[in-house]
Amino acid sequence: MSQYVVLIADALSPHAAEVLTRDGSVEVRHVDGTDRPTLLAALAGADAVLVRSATRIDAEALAAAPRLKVVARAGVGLDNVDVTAATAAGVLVANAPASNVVSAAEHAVALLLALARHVPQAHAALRDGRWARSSFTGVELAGKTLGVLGLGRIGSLVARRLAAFDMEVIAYDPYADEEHAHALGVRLTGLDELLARARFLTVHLPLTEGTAGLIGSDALRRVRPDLRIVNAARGGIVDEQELYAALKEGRIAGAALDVYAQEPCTDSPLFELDNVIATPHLGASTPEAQERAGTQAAESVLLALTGMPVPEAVNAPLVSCVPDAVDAPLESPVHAL
Ligand SMILES: NC(=O)C1=CN([C@@H]2O[C@H](COP(=O)(O)OP(=O)(O)OC[C@H]3O[C@@H](n4cnc5c(N)ncnc54)[C@H](O)[C@@H]3O)[C@@H](O)[C@H]2O)C=CC1
Ligand SMILES: O=C(O)CCC(=O)C(=O)O
Repeated sequence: MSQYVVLIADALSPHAAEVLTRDGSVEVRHVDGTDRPTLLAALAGADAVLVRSATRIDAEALAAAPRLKVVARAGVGLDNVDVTAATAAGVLVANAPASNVVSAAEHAVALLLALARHVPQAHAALRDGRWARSSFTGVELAGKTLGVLGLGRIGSLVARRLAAFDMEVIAYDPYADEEHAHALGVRLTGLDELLARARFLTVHLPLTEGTAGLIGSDALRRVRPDLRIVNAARGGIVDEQELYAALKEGRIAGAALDVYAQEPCTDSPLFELDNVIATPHLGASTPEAQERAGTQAAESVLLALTGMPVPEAVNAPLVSCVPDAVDAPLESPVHAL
């Protein structure tokens, strides 16, 4: 008989369950974590729970889980887990901090290019039978200033990729290391300069009390009218109502969004604007990222439950695609106890 019950509450790569059941000590139960009554009932008998971004592990969920020892997030952002409440309850929280960063960075770059050249709008017009070349004149990236908000793992990967498009890259991140920025060809600036100068702004911050609404009414009045904004970090960092107003009034030129204050989000006034392009939180949606995220989250659960060491091989493929400079200054996967 298995010693531990582990819930998989969001759709994860099958590798997660494979890793968990490797030594026979774990019984895996799949539940729909967005169905609250089902989640709360399942948590009653769970030793661990693995989530992606849809399932909320808040104080109520933790109170329903007397046996819970670990919450593992198969990805980066921990805004759907109440880390403070978990810590108070003696529950360990782990994430997989480098698992999906390459995919997320590539998606941000894809959005930025699509925004610059109106790719989704032109595609839609052509499918409607309109050869509307003059409607879709774009802008070049070369020579333009890119402002990166948050020069952590993803911001650094995006900066490096867009520097290769001959953009001038500046970044605002009060915690970033000068040498790290310099090695990427990025100049660190204050927020005021970044807002005043950027032609493109890409957001790579965690959602915290300090970053919620950072790009709001005040910031959006200090930018150039030809600014294009990409947010593939978290909804709520860019205030959606203020963004709508800025776009509608022509105070900025366009926006590309992957994330929303409320998700799922299928009905936003922003989706009615011609200069907005949008994807449904797809930054980490590649098999490569999901395999790494599921595997690393499962390894953290096993480590926490059984003390079984994490094999080197699990981390090896990722380290080879994330530059050392990006990997170095960041926290360990096990976030809190
Ligand atoms: N769209 C998607 O599918 C994905 C979205 N994400 C989001 O991207 C965010 C960033 O991810 P990583 O780069 O891996 O995180 P990270 O922790 O490596 O980098 C975040 C950076 O933001 C900086 N920062 C924090 N507060 C700041 C502030 N007030 N002003 C300026 N800089 C500040 C930190 O110093 C750090 O360098 C995650 O928190 C997550 O919410 C992550 C993965 C996939
Ligand atoms: O699991 C996902 O698709 C969400 C990825 C994400 O936003 C994150 O890792 O922070």
